[in-house]
Amino acid sequence: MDKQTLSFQAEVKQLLYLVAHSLYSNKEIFLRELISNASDACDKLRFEALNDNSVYEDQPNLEVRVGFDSNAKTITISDNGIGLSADEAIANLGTIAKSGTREFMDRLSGDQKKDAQLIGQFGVGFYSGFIVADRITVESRRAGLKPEDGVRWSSEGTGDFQVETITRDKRGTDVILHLRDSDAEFLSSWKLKSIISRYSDHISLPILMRKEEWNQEKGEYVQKDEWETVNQAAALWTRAKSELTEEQYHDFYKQLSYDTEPPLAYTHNRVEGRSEYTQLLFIPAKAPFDLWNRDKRGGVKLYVKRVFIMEDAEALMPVYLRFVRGVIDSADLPLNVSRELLQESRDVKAIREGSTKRVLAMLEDLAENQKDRYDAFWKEFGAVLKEGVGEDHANRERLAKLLRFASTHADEGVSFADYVSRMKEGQEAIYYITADTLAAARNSPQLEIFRKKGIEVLLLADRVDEWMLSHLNEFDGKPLQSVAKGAVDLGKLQDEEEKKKAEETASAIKPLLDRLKEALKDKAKDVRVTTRLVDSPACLVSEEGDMSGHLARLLKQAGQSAPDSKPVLEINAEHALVKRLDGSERFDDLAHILFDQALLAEGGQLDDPSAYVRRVNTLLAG
Ligand SMILES: Nc1ncnc2c1ncn2[C@@H]1O[C@H](COP(=O)(O)OP(=O)(O)OP(=O)(O)O)[C@@H](O)[C@H]1O
Repeated sequence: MDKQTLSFQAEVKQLLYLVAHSLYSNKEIFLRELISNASDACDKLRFEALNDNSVYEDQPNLEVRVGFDSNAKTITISDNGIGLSADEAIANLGTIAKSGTREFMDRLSGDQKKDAQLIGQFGVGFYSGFIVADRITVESRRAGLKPEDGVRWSSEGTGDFQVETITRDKRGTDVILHLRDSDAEFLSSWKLKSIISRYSDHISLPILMRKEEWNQEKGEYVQKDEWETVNQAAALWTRAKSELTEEQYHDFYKQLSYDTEPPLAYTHNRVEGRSEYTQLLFIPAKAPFDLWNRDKRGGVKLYVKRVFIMEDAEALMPVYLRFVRGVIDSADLPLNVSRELLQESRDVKAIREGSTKRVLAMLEDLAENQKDRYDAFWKEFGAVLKEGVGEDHANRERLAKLLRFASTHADEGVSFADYVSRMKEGQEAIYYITADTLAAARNSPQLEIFRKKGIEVLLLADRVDEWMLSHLNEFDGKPLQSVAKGAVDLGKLQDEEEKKKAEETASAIKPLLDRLKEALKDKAKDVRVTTRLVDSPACLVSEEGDMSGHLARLLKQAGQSAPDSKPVLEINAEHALVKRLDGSERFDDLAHILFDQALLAEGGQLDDPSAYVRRVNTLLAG
């Protein structure tokens, strides 16, 4: 192929601009990224060699070399991994194939500091070379191709790149960075070594650099022809816990996750028994930008006897723990395990169960011993963990203990156990209310009687709450009871006198109730007197077996159909507005206003808002 000039995909141009403008404060990451690509390329070769040993050619020892040339002002990162064909160079070094890219681009805020963090999380990979280089040349040959099928790719990291065919004896890739004058500081053996030991120590391949020797005449260090290994070259998770410092774990985590902050917690274990594996799992301190993408793969990497196999979060971790990062290295699985096999393997199932338990234990430990950290965890990931209540039946009780809520007694951090310890004498159920927002929940008229009696009510406003509650009926033998469903029965908390009074009122205003029922027959399933209200005139509740108004709204928002079950209107017979109803000439208008206001108060939308406005205006004018 003759030399061709091709244009970068629009998103790459955008990314390149950001790389040059946002990452200057943390320049050294370019080396981490390029070494990690080199190591991935070796992993890929090793994986391919499982089926076809000839791809090793005469070089079975995989390695990465980092060299520099002070005169030419270049740094070269070389690997003898899988390499790139010309087509692959065009496809992989001119576009961004990752599915999260669009989402990532949408998230950019224009604020350099924030964006730099986001880019860090996303991982700019190859393009990070342009942080320090004003030209990058890549020379490569794919394993298995002939020497004359090599490729040279070159770009200044602006709008376009050039590709041409070259002859290259060695398989694998050289990435040559032509440094900017301002970044000449990286042309130092000491500097490069210190970056490698900081970021790439755990890379399980040897990373080699030339030895240096002090030259008396020149008064400086000169490079020798001999190469030496400058990293530990032992996968961190294979080392004994006692050998490792917290800092090493943190550095490893940062490398793995692109996070700039240390993890909140981690666990490192060698599991023996029916299934033998090592797990090193981290809980990040901050949620990644794509936390809500349930289809995201990755998070936990699977190795088999130190050979990287794949990232497949779902096979190794339940979806509700998708925020967990780490490595699982199995001693039992076959090296050529496929994704399909992975889904069915009993060993993988055992690994998944064991790892889930480990993560839950880590969370329990935080909740028990480091409350502040657990609260921080909950703010970031609580809503995701709630999915587990519905998804992971085996661990439902453990998960229920980890849940935290806002309540009428505390703004946040209330566990079921806290709630139960504060239950009133004679209280049988755990009460909760769901709404679109915490403010709507907290101000709901349905809470009035509970406030008056000092009974705590949990306030739930996450989208996942209704779904979670449909899988959780009780805690510690105490039923969970919505305050917006069914008639209020406070059981022993309501004294006989109150109950009797309510019954008497109900029979006294039966004619009024009948008229209301008739007037609102299209909107309300029933109209009854309530004991749950103190200050408000009316509220809506759903019948015990019906779907709550809140859930029906959520389903509709999500584009699903919800059964059209009408709510029950409950009225407060003591309220002035209700008293005015009787004998009013505008009975019909008042009845509809009463219903519509109750719907608005619980965060619902009116079917016919203009009718409501007309009615209110008529009353105001009259
Ligand atoms: N040294 C290399 N040898 C072979 N292929 C490479 C090498 N470096 C990069 N590539 C190819 O270029 C692609 C793009 O690299 P880039 O670093 O931008 O993204 P990535 O490696 O897929 O993602 P990330 O860096 O976030 O893990 C890689 O997926 C790989 O196919």
